[in-house]
Amino acid sequence: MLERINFPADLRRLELEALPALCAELREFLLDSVSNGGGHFSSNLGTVELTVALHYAFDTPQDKLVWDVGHQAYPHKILTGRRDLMDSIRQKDGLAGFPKRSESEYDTFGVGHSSTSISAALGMALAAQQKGEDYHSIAIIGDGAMTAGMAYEALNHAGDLDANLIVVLNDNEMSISPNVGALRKYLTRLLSGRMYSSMRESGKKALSHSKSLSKLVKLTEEHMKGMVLPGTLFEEMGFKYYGPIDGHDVEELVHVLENLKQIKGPRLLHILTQKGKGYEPAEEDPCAYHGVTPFNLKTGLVSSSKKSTPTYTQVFGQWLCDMAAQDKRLVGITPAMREGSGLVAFSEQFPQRYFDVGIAEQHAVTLAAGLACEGLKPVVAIYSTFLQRAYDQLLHDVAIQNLPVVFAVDRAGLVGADGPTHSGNYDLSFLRCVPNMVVMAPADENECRQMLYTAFQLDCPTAVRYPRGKGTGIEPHTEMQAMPVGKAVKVRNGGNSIAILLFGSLLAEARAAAEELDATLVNMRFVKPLDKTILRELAQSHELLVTLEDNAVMGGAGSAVNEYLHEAGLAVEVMNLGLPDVYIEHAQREEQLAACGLDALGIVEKVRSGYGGRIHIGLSLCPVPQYVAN
Ligand SMILES: Cc1ncc(C[n+]2csc(CCOP(=O)(O)OP(=O)(O)O)c2C)c(N)n1
Ligand SMILES: CC(=O)[C@@H](O)[C@H](O)COP(=O)(O)O
Ligand SMILES: [Mg+2]
Repeated sequence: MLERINFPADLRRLELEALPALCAELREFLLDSVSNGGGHFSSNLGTVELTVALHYAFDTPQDKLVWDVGHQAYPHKILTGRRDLMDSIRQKDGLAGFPKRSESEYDTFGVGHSSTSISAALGMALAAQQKGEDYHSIAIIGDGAMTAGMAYEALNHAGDLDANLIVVLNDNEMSISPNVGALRKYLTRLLSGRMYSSMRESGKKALSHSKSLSKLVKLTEEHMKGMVLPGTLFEEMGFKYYGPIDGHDVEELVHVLENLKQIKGPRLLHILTQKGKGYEPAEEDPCAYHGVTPFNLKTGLVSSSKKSTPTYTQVFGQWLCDMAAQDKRLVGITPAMREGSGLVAFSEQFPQRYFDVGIAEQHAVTLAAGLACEGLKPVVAIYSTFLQRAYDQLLHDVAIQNLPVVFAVDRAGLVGADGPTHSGNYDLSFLRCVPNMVVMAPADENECRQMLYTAFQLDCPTAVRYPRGKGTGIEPHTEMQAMPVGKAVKVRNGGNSIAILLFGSLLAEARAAAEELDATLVNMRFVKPLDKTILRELAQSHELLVTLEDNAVMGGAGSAVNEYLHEAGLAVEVMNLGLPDVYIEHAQREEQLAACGLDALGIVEKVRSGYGGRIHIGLSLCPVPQYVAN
């Protein structure tokens, strides 16, 4: 059946009774495609019935479905003309891993970061009013995403308006890891026991008798009244609350959605689903299957990688445990990224000093500020892209008060398959302009550990930013030693034409390029404060300084070098290599780097083409090296 569904209009031609079989096929398709190609898994298995029901009940794309985060929108992609492209998802030139407006008219809003759906859908609902149109706007948001302040800002606004807005709360009692917070407990109470099952029964009875339109509307009203729980949080906020209902009963979902369409104003439908539904290993451990690399569907095993050197994330996780054992003042904070940020061991070894605050980056940072005010030493483990959410808190609550908070900024630079929404390309630019901050970028795993230790010793806000995945492959030293702040280290002495100033993780690429160009290579280590002494020395002894970073060139570490050279009146040619002023589409990280000319070959070519005729460049006796991925 699935083969005949190219667009939702085909789906809407099916009998209602055919939908369960279609859902089974869709789930099979998903199992096959994600186990082969990798991607987000558990959440998509949980939204199969919901997706079918939404496209069946609503007139998409005229009616607007707005998916929150978008990691659960694979069934939506499959039903909206992209089924045959699913094996390309998250790969270079393939489908994006999240809804994307440029990809399909059914993707009404670009996503990747969480908790934006209610605001965006409300915007669309208000636009309908302004334009005199009457389409529906439906936000589909998970219980994890509902832990973010933004969701409540939107509810607060919407509940005060008469907008044609439906919010579907897809509650699977999981964020990536088990969901946290008082709201989780509240939702569990709503889902619990008799209340849920008795409403399901009454709902089914009322809806199964709905025949004529007038009868349907009457029954709908009666039934919906029965489903409303007066006094729920959502009711208090001006929403009509319906549910909870079983989010895997596709026919019931269609009935309820059809009926919800007849009602006016802000409505919230609470559905209960299971993350990983239909694949036993994922049902048992939805967290392990949240996002997967290709794996064997029969055994559930993910193919193991060749080398077992630690990732930067693991280096951080180990350091955090070691540091916590040494210093009781250390507390660790994550905004809902326990696994991704490498905090599992810490959470188990130091449960009293571990805080998962939910998807609440802003709160995470101000919480850290409060803890630091009282003499504790908070470490905020956060992805670069999600730290963007908490910029004001970092500046206003931490940095102005010069509080010693350590920001362990993971996924800095290009991140590969998640694409532009998740790239950490801007942190050096937005951190280095904040007074009081010390900003470090390790070139290898050991340096990462030593920098974290250094950061922890300092009495000011600090950031250590490191990339996704593995680095050079070296094992960090067990001992920890504070590094001299603002001091660079020379890696290679070259001829006196070119000096490459490396900021961060592109050490292998920089080394290979330096060999090829016979360039001096300096690992700058600190983006702030800069090692001005070495900059002066290099500017006076070399013809060309090449700055290299996996951050946006605009405002990044290279810009810091330019500012200093200008201020010091040092006349030397400078070439800034880093990420261009465009969004880099999803691909493997190595492919993205190559596309930006930040692999060894690209660096050499840029230097040669930019300065080949103007300065003396070291003669190469060997061919330009190809970049070899770790
Ligand atoms: C602002 C932001 N912080 C963190 C994340 C990482 N993240 C992606 S999905 C997710 C969990 C979302 O939980 P929920 O909304 O319940 O959806 P489910 O995974 O259960 O389907 C998190 C924390 C994100 N995408 N955006
Ligand atoms: C959707 C989302 O935001 C996360 O699931 C993210 O994709 C995780 O990224 P990592 O795989 O880098 O941890
Ligand atoms: Mg959830």
